[in-house]
Amino acid sequence: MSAQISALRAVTAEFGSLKRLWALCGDLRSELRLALFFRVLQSFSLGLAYGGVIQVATHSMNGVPMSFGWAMQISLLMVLSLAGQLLFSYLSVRRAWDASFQVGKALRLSLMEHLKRLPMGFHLGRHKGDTATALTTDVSIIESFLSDAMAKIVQAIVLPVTVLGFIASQDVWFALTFLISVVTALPVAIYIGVKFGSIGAERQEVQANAGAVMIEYVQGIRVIRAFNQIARGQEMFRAALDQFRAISIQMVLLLTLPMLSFVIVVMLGVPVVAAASGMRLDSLQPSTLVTILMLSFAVYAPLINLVAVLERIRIADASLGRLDQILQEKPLPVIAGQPAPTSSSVSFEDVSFCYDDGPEVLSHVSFDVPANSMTAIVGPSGSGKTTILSLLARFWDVTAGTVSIGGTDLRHLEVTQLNALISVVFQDVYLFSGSIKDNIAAARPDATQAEIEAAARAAQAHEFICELPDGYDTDVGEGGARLSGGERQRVSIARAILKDAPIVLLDEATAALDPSNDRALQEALAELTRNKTLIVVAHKLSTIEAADQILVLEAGKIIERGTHTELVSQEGLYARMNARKTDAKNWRIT
Ligand SMILES: Nc1ncnc2c1ncn2[C@@H]1O[C@H](COP(=O)(O)OP(=O)(O)OP(=O)(O)O)[C@@H](O)[C@H]1O
Repeated sequence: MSAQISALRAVTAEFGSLKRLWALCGDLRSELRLALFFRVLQSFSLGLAYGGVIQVATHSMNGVPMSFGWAMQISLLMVLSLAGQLLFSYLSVRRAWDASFQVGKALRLSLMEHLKRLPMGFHLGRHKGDTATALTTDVSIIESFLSDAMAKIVQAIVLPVTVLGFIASQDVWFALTFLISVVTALPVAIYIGVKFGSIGAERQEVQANAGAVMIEYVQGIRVIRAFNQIARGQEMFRAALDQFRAISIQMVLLLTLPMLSFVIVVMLGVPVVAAASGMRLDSLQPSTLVTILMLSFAVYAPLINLVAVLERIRIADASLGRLDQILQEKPLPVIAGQPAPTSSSVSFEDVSFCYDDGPEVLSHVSFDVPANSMTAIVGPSGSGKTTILSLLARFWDVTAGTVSIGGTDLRHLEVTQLNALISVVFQDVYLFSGSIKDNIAAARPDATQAEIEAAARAAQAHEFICELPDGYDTDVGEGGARLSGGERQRVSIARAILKDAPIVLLDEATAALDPSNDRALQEALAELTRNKTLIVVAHKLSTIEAADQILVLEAGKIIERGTHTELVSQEGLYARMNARKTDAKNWRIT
């Protein structure tokens, strides 16, 4: 009984998966329906060819003389069959591929849109390769299911049903005999479908994991080489591939026997029909028997294929499940309908924050940054300086308190609205693979060449760009790998200058640059932050001294605040550090 229940569950699950995948297509379902209809017509066209062959066979067996006209009819039938197959196959494939790639595109775009709205914690808590695999492999699997597998399933069902209907019209007894072998084989088919489905989905998961390991290996190649970890990286990749190979072999071994049993049970219909016909030799036309035996292959071949295609429902559903996991992550909420910011001032009111379930890293932090002023944040490593910038960029939401820009709580701003208000220049600059020009224009794709060059000049980047082999069209490589650290930073500053947002968040580089690079960088920053509200995590005393307000942070709390002169006269941590003229990055509480 439990076997029947699990078989029933498997069939229901299969239908559930199909329904989910079908629902995903939304408005494109009518296109896919049409594609499937053309596929049915293609099957009927193939049926015409069968009809032609049967006519020839029965004619010759019944000893009917073959005339030229009759031969022409048969050849016309064949031509029609071929033309129909080609035409309907073309129409079906075109529509199915077009619709499925549109579904894939819409899926990728909505995933990208969703990923953009998720807190940074989601991205940091996940392998980069997993997200990349979801956007590439998983969506491709769904695309190929909709464009190809679904049509095969329809064909594998329509063709045998039509042929069985035809056989029934000739001889109900034979049709029932065929049906018996099909129905007997059904439990085996369901068993194979379930096994195929679950191992197939598991195999897909392992394959995705191998892909993710490979992406991380390639992305981290610099660190891997620098720290002599090539063997370890390769070992991880090899282990993932071994796992993939093992599960693929397990799948074949586990399913060979049931698959063979299925084929044997289904094909048993032929000898059974032959035996059944033996009992009715007196009342049976030999031509009918030949027709039916020939048609039997049109019933069985698609059924045997169906079992292999069924596996793809589960695999596509598993891919959909992985995409669902991302789509079900809650994005940072936006409370709409609030007034837009009135200025570029920034305010932290009694802000406390912890990363996920970790300890509190900011505790009751309050400060105001008037519009067009400069605030420097200093403090020992790990005191929470970068976290303040991250909260302002709304990579995370505060645990308690409010962060606002121009009087509007950040939680009332749409992502695009907030992005237009702030430029972020972090230490670890990321450039997209593509030309320098595209990278600078990323913030404003409509910028002219002259505007891009003006931004690069202001960022002290024009000169080095002109010396590159293709100037502004030089490919920077993934992440900007073909540029030096200082050059990358100046390109990212040019990008921010072109964006011209009223608030600039700057995480000053701690790494020492060579003097000419450092001077160029300081000049670029001066240009970027002119007439802007600037909040800088400062490491250099020159930057700190120029600030309108300095916040000294220790263990997530602001322990001192004021101008350089005021803080020096307070004789606290800042004054002590300043007296030693230590670079802020080396500050330690003693
Ligand atoms: N994504 C994260 N998840 C969990 N904890 C984090 C995360 N980022 C930072 N932290 C923790 O929060 C605390 C503050 O980190 P933060 O990067 O803001 O300090 P910082 O003052 O900028 O340090 P540094 O000067 O070394 O860059 C540290 O204890 C750090 O370990």
